[in-house]
Amino acid sequence: MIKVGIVGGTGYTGSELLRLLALHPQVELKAITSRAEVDQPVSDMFPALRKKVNIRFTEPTLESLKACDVVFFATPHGVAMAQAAELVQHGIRVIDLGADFRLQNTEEFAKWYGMPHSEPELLKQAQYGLVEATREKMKNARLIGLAGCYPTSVQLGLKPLLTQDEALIDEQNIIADCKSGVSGAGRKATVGSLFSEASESFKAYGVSGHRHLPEIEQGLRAMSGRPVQLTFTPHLVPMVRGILATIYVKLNDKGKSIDLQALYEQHYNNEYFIDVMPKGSLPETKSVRGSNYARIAVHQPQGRDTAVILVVIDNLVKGASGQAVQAMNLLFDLPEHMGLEQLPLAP
Ligand SMILES: NC(=O)C1=CN([C@@H]2O[C@H](COP(=O)(O)OP(=O)(O)OC[C@H]3O[C@@H](n4cnc5c(N)ncnc54)[C@H](OP(=O)(O)O)[C@@H]3O)[C@@H](O)[C@H]2O)C=CC1
Ligand SMILES: CC(=O)N[C@@H](CCC(=O)OP(=O)(O)O)C(=O)O
Repeated sequence: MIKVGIVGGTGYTGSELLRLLALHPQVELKAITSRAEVDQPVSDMFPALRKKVNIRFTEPTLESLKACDVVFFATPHGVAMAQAAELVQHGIRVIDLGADFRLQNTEEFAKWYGMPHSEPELLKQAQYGLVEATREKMKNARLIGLAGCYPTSVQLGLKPLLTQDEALIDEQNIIADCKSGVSGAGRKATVGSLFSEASESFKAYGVSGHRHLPEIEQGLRAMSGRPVQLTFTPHLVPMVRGILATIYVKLNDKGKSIDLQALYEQHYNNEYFIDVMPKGSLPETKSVRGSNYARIAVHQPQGRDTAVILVVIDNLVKGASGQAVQAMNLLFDLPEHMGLEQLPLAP
């Protein structure tokens, strides 16, 4: 059994990890931390886990975590950076759901996250974790900086187009128009997440620059090996879970000459969690809710040279905790879908 610890067990991604790991056949939940709820039974806070999770919250210290084989950080940015080094030194694998180990460039990190990177040497050992794109490099990693939620949706949507030897699109002019449910903002109290603020409303944010832009461009550059430029506009939608990424690309002559539907189907043919839907499909966030699937549809309206790629994921599952469990399975040589076979909740 893999002994697992979660730092940040009271937040949305931490509790989603609990929901998934409680039924994982190879996992023993060893430690779950919360500074605010020390000694409280986890099932008192999350009655949905009663009879399945029988441990109590502890302090996020090495003492609580040192018996683990792997520790997930489901914490705000800056927390994993401060604690990962000593865990890695103790031979414990670390999967950070936050952004501390995603950007390779520490200046970029400081610019977008408003804090200096305190572990530049450790960052060099870290591996970016978007399983379908970086699987081979992740297998032997001690430390994984898991892809963010919007970056997961956008990179999965563009990967078949950007991993060809010859460019198929104008790689300097990609537009990703993304919409997220409110759980993307986390469980902490903020005015923007209040029911009366977020419900019956729909707005863009971060238009002039969002911290996921450098992460997405870094990933897309690694895929294509060529310079890539993206306009990324996130929106807040009055729903709890889900991301819909609507991605616009300009096809070049080579791109216009190929069957995009066939390209996507072949590219993702062996990927358990990626569903390329039939031509003309309109994927809905509801069709992935609570599951680790990404559903993708490719359109070429009027046969013109702009292709529109639609991607839906559950931000808390494929965009965070599900992908984290998929990464753990990879690290411990288990089938990637173990413990992740939940179907979406319907309706
Ligand atoms: N929500 C989402 O859709 C996604 C979130 N992420 C990332 O995952 C991480 C967690 O997000 P989310 O679950 O939404 O956040 P929440 O705000 O819901 O939860 C944060 C958790 O971290 C704990 N925590 C806060 N500060 C510290 C600290 N200094 N030391 C130890 N524990 C701390 C909190 O518990 P306590 O204060 O009691 O210790 C709480 O359990 C973030 O980095 C986020 O960017 C990634 C992808 C998607
Ligand atoms: C709706 C909302 O606020 N979404 C968050 C992104 C979700 C998240 O927590 O970001 P990571 O994937 O980087 O961890 C935001 O825009 O900052």
